[in-house]
Amino acid sequence: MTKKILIVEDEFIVANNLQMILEEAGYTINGIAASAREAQEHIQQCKPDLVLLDIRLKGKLSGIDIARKLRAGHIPFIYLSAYANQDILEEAKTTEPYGFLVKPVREKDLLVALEIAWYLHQHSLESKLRREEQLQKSITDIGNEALDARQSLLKLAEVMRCYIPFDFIACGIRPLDAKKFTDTGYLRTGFDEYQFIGEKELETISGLNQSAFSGIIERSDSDNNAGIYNHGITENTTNNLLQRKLMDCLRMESYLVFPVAIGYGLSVHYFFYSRHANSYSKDHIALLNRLKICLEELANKTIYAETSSIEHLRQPLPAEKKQDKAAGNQAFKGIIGNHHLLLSALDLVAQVAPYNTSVLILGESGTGKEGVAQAIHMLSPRKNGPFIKVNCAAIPATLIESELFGHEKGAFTGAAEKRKGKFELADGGTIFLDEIGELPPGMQVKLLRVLQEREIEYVGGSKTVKVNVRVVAATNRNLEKEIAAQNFRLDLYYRLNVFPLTLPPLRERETDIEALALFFAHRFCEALNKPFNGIADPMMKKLYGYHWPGNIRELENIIEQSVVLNDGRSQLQLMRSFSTVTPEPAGKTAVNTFEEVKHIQQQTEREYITAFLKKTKGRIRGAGGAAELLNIKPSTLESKMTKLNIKRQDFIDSSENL
Ligand SMILES: Nc1ncnc2c1ncn2[C@@H]1O[C@H](COP(=O)(O)OP(=O)(O)OP(=O)(O)O)[C@@H](O)[C@H]1O
Repeated sequence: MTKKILIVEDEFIVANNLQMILEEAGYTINGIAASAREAQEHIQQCKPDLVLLDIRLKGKLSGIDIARKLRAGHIPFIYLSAYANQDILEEAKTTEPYGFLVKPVREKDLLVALEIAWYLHQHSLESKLRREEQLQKSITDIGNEALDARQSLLKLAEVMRCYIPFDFIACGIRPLDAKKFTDTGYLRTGFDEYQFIGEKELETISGLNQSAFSGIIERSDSDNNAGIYNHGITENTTNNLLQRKLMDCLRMESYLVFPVAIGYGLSVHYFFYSRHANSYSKDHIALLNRLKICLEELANKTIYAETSSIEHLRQPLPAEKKQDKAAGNQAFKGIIGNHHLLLSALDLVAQVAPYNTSVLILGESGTGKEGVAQAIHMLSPRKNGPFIKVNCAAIPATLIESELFGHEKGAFTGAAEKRKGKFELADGGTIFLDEIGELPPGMQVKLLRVLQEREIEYVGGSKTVKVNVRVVAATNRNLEKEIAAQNFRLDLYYRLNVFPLTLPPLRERETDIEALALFFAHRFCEALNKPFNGIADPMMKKLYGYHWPGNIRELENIIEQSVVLNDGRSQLQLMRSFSTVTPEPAGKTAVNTFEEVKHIQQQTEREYITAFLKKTKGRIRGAGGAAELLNIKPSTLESKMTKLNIKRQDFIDSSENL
């Protein structure tokens, strides 16, 4: 069946041109809308499969307003824009488009973008349905375990966290007997760690005694319907004093409530609280509505009869901590920290890991992208298969193809034996393509083909080999900028960007600095067989005050240095001063000594010469050679190359070697 496309474009000529291209390619044009109003009418009447959407439209509403409606209706869309500046891109990104094309649009780009948008849409719908099915099953399983309210809520927290974010989850029976407090909750304190909060804990946190709480409960109305509330917004007509008190005590900014019936006129209310305003949306309520039957069953099967006895709630739950350390947690063993930005990223990891979906890990250098790639592998059904890492930046352009796909014997000079490439070595497992932004353009096309066909071709060979590999890629570059600068292919970006995951820089997760510093300190002390006497306060203060351009890797280096130079009797001291410059692009660490300056200078010179040699495919002399481009004598260039250990043969195109 041909797909129906709606074109929303107020420039008649552009719209007409798009229509012609699309019809020729076999699509059906559902209509052309020249304004947001017309677009809305078309969408309602003819339900397009996909929409091409101009961002700037005449009238009050823009393409972005339409996009929000399309998203709510699960209709995929691709933006068209004559401009692609950062502000427009940022705003467009908030609507999660399936593509972005800059006008004038080339026929080939348009058709590829449509194909990829459709693939992403199918894929996301399919995986969403599968994930929801899994979630329903998990909730039903909890109900079958005949747990009490406290145990059941802990298990619910563990399965829900990937679907609805929360810093505190709670539930309780309504209407309440004011003298008996049934609300119990869990504060999220780590990826899989929760702290129980019952009446007693709340009394301690709030400084209110039991009778004061009873007063609040008595005066508090219960929510009859599902709802979303933000602190300070008075739109809520319910007199929800209890929730407001909880928000104040636990420093929460928004919450979502979802009541389910348990018979006898009673209902159990589930609450999700967040430290951020606007954390909850109608999509979350829609999801809970789809889960309503399971949640009702769970509420009915959970042992609430006893929950009116506070004593029962106070009994310790012996298995609780052990359950926290379930198998999944093993995968995150080496990932230290519990800042909510890190936890949100790890939730996404847990969510995507079981599927074969490609994942693109974004984040500055040193933020832990490799650890996350390993966690994805460890949490996937491929965990017993190989995990193969390829650093795309570290392999010379001429060798990368054979490194990835293998080569036949005699494929080029030096290829004495047939050799398998990394893709084949990763068969049945995961390949981690680190620094994917550095992949040369020629290789980008070849990688795209492998991702589409799931088969490789040896260098110097003609047969194809099927591979069953999951691809996880990472980059510290802004790939959208690289696409704009034509350094990275849009079609490859869309193939890899099926599931993007961003790791926060260390300066944005300040609360994790101490835990990380202690973790590294223990590790290095153990490795160097030195006693650990703690970290001196002045050092800790400086660690907190620094902006960490090199992120966790830089912190690790600094702690290692302090441990190496520590006398084994005193606390760790900072052994070098930090740079005072403002945050640098990732990867650049503070420079202090002459040696470091010299090192950086050499690195820069190395990169500069390498770039020219790449361009000239290793040619040094003659017109158009690297020496001429660099404006130096060939003999000077050759001596610099020897000094910097740059080898000319690394840049000679392998095809020339045949
Ligand atoms: N959350 C964490 N807990 C403990 N150690 C971490 C954490 N995140 C990163 N590290 C450590 O920091 C160092 C840098 O991490 P990693 O190499 O994964 O960063 P990266 O983002 O892949 O960097 P690059 O972009 O430069 O490749 C590693 O030694 C890693 O073990």
